[in-house]
This record gives sequence, C-alpha cells and structure tokens, in this order.
Amino acid sequence: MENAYTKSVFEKLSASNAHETEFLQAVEAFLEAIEVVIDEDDTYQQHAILERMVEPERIITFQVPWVDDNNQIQINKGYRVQFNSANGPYKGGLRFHPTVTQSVLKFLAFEQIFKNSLTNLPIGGGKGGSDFDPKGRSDNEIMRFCHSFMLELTKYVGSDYDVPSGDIGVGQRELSYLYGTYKKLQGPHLGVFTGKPTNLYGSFGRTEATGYGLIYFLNEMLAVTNESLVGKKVIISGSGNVAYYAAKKVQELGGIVISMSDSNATVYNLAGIDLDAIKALKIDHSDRIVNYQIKDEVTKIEEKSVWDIDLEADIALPCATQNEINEDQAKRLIKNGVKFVAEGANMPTHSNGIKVFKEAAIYYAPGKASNAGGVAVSALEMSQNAQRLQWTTEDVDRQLQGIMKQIFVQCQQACEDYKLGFDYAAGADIASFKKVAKQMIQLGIY
Ligand SMILES: NC(=O)C1=CN([C@@H]2O[C@H](COP(=O)(O)OP(=O)(O)OC[C@H]3O[C@@H](n4cnc5c(N)ncnc54)[C@H](OP(=O)(O)O)[C@@H]3O)[C@@H](O)[C@H]2O)C=CC1
Ligand SMILES: O=C(O)CCC(=O)C(=O)O
Repeated sequence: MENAYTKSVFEKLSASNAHETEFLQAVEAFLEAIEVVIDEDDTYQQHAILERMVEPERIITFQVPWVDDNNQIQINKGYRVQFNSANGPYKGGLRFHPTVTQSVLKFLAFEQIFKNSLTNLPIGGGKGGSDFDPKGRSDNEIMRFCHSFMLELTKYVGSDYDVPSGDIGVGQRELSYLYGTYKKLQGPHLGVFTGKPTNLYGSFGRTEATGYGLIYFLNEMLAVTNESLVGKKVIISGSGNVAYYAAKKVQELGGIVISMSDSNATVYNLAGIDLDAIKALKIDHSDRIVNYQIKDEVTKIEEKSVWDIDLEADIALPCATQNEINEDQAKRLIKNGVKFVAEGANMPTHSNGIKVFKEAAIYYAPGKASNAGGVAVSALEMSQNAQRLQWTTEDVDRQLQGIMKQIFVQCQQACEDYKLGFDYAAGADIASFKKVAKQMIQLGIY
C-alpha cells in the first residue's frame, strides 16, 4: 500500500484485529485496489469513509445450546455480522461449518457489501452462521439446532432490516427450519429469509442462481477474446450448491467438466465426469466423492485437493471455500494451460495466488463480482415476497443474465476509467467502493 490514508487505516485495523487473518486479507486486497480512487480525491478522507467502512455497524454473538440424539447437551457459537447498511437492509447468507469464526464471517460480510452494491439492487452487507458441523447429524438434530439458533437470531432480523439466506452447510432444509421458528415467534413474514423452497414462496431459480450467474459472468469474459465454452475443459472444485449448478451450466453450454471435489477427495476424467452421479451423491444425499462409482478406466479419484493434481484445462472455477488456491497451486494452473479463472466461492484464491494470475495475464474474475448471482436472485425473492407474487423460472433467469452482464460492464468500465486493462478484481472493488462511499456521504455521520 502506498497511499498514506489507506496505509494508516490498514495499520490501525491490523493492530486492533491482529488475529482476524481472513478479515485483514480481504480488507488489504480491497484497500490496495481502491488506492487509485483515494489518490485522486481527498473527500473520502474528509468523511473518514475508510475508517467507517472497515468497521462493522454491529456484530451479534450468542450461545446456541441444543440437545443431540443421545440426550447430550451441545453448545455452539452463533453470529450475525451486520456490516454496512448504506445500500439497504443487511443481506447475506448463514454458514454452518466447524471452521466458522468471527474473522471468517467478518471477511464474508465485508465482501458482501461490495458484491451487493454491484447487483444494483437495494441490499446492504451482512453474514452470519455458527461453528456447528451438520455433517453426520440427524434431521432432528439439525432441526433442534436451527430452532435454538433462531430463538436468539429472531431478535435481530426482519424482512426490511436483515434478511439472511444460505451458504456452506445451510440449504433449503435449514432455511425452512429457521423460518419455521421465526414464524412461530414473529408471524409469517415471508421475506425474512431468502433461498426458501419454492412451495414456501422462495424464488424459482434461486437454488441455481450462484452457479448459473458465475457462468454468465464467465461468458462475458470469454466474449472479450471472442471465445465460448464450447469444447473448453473446466476444472471445478467443490460439489455443493454453487459447484453443481455451475457444472450443469458449463455442460449445457458445451463445456467439459473434468473434475469436482469435496473436502476429502477429487474425481477427474479429461473426457468429462458424470454430473448425475455427482448430484445423486452430493446434492440428493450428504455422501462423499470417494464413493463416486467409477464405470470406466479413465476416471480417477484421489484423496487430495483438485488444485494439487496436474490437469490440463482451459478454465478453473473454484467453488468450495476461502483460500483453497495458494501460490504454488495457482502456478500449477498456469503451467497446465488455464487461461480463465472465475470464482464461485468467496475469496477462494489467496492473495499470492491472485498475484500469480495477474503476472501471467490470465482473465481472473473475483468472487464478489462473479458469484453475485445468488444474492441478486435473493434480492428478487425479497421483491416477490413483498409483492405477494412468484415469478417464473424463465423470468428470473432472464433478469439474472441481465444483472450479471451489468456487473461485468461495471468492472470493465472501472478498468477503462483507471487504465487497468482487464484487472476485473480491481474494477469490481473500485466500482462498488465509489457507489457505497457516495451513499455513506449522502447519509451523513451518526
Ligand atoms: N450458496 C450460495 O448462494 C453462495 C455461495 N457462495 C460461496 O460458494 C462457496 C460454496 O458454497 P455452497 O456451494 O453454497 O456450499 P455447500 O455447502 O453447498 O458446498 C460446499 C462445497 O465445498 C466443499 N468444501 C467445503 N469446505 C471445504 C474445504 N475446506 N476444502 C475442500 N472443499 C470444501 C464441500 O465439501 P464437503 O461436502 O466435504 O463439505 C462442498 O462440496 C462458499 O465459499 C460460499 O460462501 C457464494 C455466493 C452465494
Ligand atoms: O443470498 C444471499 O442472501 C446470500 C448469498 C451469499 O451468502 C453470498 O453471496 O455469499
């Protein structure tokens, strides 16, 4: 960092949040990207915009006690980070995973501020969750956990105030239990959660939206070089919601999905893997990739990360979790011919890995732009719930395509304005920073 203002904000933040490594990583990358804007205009410093932007408006932490199937009392930590509401009600998912900490949720909520702004829909930045591990838990245990979590969180959310949705470990089943508890306590305010099943008035197309949106964004990048997905070999990490629907759309548009993974193993085949088998294993049941049924001699399963396997490919789509690609793994991708990386997960590439992509001058789409389709359709779900209407899948998908295109255009425009080539990561940060900063200035200091 070179600008005195950004540098001093980051130094103070690092001193007061020394152990929050993921959060500091996200803020550092963001501040580096927007320095060109800070350099040209001291209004931001006069209004202390950066100091206010890096401090959450509110963090709620609470105890989640529940009883397991063996009648043992279990205690987990619950959180909601309400980071910034300049652009509207706090909006962002809930994550249930043993790796959840305040630092992880702060980085996710911070990124969400700018992602949500890029959608051009009125939603502020938030995120929440728990260190609860749903793996191996019975349906009744999940329901009891959700009930206890929501008894507390109910006090802090509302359809015009803070609207959670899903993320890792939280899908339609969990969202239904959470909404059921909220409804019992506060009444049937449909819009307090998004990502609900469609028969509970979730939006058609929300389940698919993050993965499909990722591919719509990727298509915009491919179009810059007059290319398309047809015949392209695509590495995908993860096999959850985002990964699976991204894979489906790649296949629909003529690409070849050569790998998918989970936290234990990777399945790969240069001629393409069987997405129906992935769906049966990982979407319909909480099974493991190691149990993928191999029906030919070329499919392989290895108990390691996909980023540690040498696979010749054109495109990489990290769709599992944060910091899954380090510097060496990024170098392996470049060596194996990858020319496009688009992030389905949030911050899946470590800063050193991003540096490798930039030096290799490949096309790189940052998660806060390329995975914004999910939250965008969540915002459409809020609109539908408020209007007491339910739009068709086709209508939602058409709007999603338009939103992803607009996000790409904003990134591209900022790159043009600041002569950044195709550094879409910087473009996304600059475009969204300017919008949120303007709103904060308009709203005054309070
Ligand atoms: N759902 C959404 O709408 C959105 C999600 N995202 C982001 O996308 C990513 C995936 O979320 P989502 O698909 O919803 O979550 P899911 O819970 O549906 O799937 C997560 C997938 O990632 C794998 N995974 C999790 N942790 C690790 C790890 N440490 N190493 C390797 N694999 C891992 C899981 O494997 P396993 O089965 O072994 O746990 C699983 O395959 C997250 O970063 C999330 O924040 C971003 C925007 C919207
Ligand atoms: O749909 C939402 O509200 C949240 C999506 C989300 O958590 C994300 O974009 O990372």
